[in-house]
Amino acid sequence: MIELEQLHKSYDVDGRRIPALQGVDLRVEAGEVFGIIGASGAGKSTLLRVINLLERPDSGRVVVAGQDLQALDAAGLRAARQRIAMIFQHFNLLNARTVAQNVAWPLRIAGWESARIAPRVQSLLARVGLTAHADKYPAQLSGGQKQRVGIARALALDPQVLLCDEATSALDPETTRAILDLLAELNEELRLSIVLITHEMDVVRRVCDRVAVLEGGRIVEQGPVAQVFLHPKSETARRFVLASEHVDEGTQRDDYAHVKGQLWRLTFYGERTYEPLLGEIARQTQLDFGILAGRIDRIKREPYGQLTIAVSAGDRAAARRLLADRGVQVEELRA
Ligand SMILES: Nc1ncnc2c1ncn2[C@@H]1O[C@H](COP(=O)(O)OP(=O)(O)OP(=O)(O)O)[C@@H](O)[C@H]1O
Repeated sequence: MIELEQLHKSYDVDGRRIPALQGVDLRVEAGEVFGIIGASGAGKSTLLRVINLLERPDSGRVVVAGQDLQALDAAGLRAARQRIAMIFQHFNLLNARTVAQNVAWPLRIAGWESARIAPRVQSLLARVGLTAHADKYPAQLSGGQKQRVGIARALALDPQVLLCDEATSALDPETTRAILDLLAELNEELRLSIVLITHEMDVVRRVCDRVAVLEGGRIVEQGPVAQVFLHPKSETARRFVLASEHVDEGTQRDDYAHVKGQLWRLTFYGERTYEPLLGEIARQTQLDFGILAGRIDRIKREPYGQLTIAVSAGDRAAARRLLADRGVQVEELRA
C-alpha cells in the first residue's frame, strides 16, 4: 500500500541544514497497522507527512496504492490525498462548527451534494459512537470525543490509508485504549491500512502488526511487533521497551546484584503463556529459582509472558532444553 524508497529530507534553519530523514526505506502492506516509534526529533512527523506529500522529500520515492505521488499534477495529488486521511494529536477541529459540520467538511470540499452529506455524516458519527453529540461544538467534548470526531472526519471519503500523528498522546490511558480499540476495529472492518507515529511502545504493542524504530532520521530496527518488543536488538528499541515497563535500569542492576545464581529471561508467546510449564520442568530437573520480575500481557491479541528468574540449583542444561522444546525462549542475562 505504501512504498517509501531512500527518502532524504533536510530543513534549512538559520542557514544550517538540519537533516530530518536520512535514507528511509519502508513498506506498509495493505490492511496492516504499522507503527513508527522514535524519540522527539527522530523524524517521525516528517516521515508521516511525506506519505501524503504534506512534506516533500529532497530525494527518494513515495508510492501509495501503486501511484508515485511526486509524479502527479495538482489535481492528481488532490485525488490521491482523498485516499490518505490523517488524524492529529490536537485533533485540528473547526471550533466554530458543530461535530456534524466538522465531519461534513471534507465531503463539502469534495463537492458532495447536500442531500447525500447528511446520511453519510450520520453513519460516520454512528460508527465512532457520537450520534448523540452531532450538534455539539468541539469545546463541549472530551479529548476522546474530539478524537472520534477527527476519526469520523478522516473516514468521510473512504480512505485506504489512515495516518495517525501521535493521535493518543493528549489522552489519558483509558481513553487511549478506547481510541486504539476503535482504530483496530476500523483496520479490520474496513481493511484500512494504518500508519501511526508514537513515542510510546505500549501504543505499538496494543495495536500494531509491525513497527519501525526511527532514530536520527534513520530506521535502526524494524519487524513484527512481537519480535521488536520481546527481543529488541537496537539500544533505542530496548530503551522504549524498558520505558513501557516502567523499569529503571540502574535500580534493576543494583537489585539483581544482591541475587545469587544465573539470571534467565524466559519468554512465553501465544497459548503456552497460560500453561504450567515452568513448575512442571522445575520439578523434573530439580531447578531452584526465584522470580525477580514478570509480566503477562498481550501483543495485539496474542498473549505473551516474560519472566526474569534467578536459578540457584538443579540441572540447568536439562531445564533449558525442556523449556526450548516447549517453545519457551531462554536468554541468559547473567551466567
Ligand atoms: N518545519 C521545520 N523546520 C525546521 N526544522 C524542522 C521542521 N520540522 C522538523 N524539523 C526538524 O527536523 C527534525 C525531525 O523533526 P520531526 O518533527 O520530524 O521529529 P519527530 O520525531 O516527529 O519529533 P516530535 O516527537 O518532537 O514531534 C528535528 O531536528 C526538527 O527540529
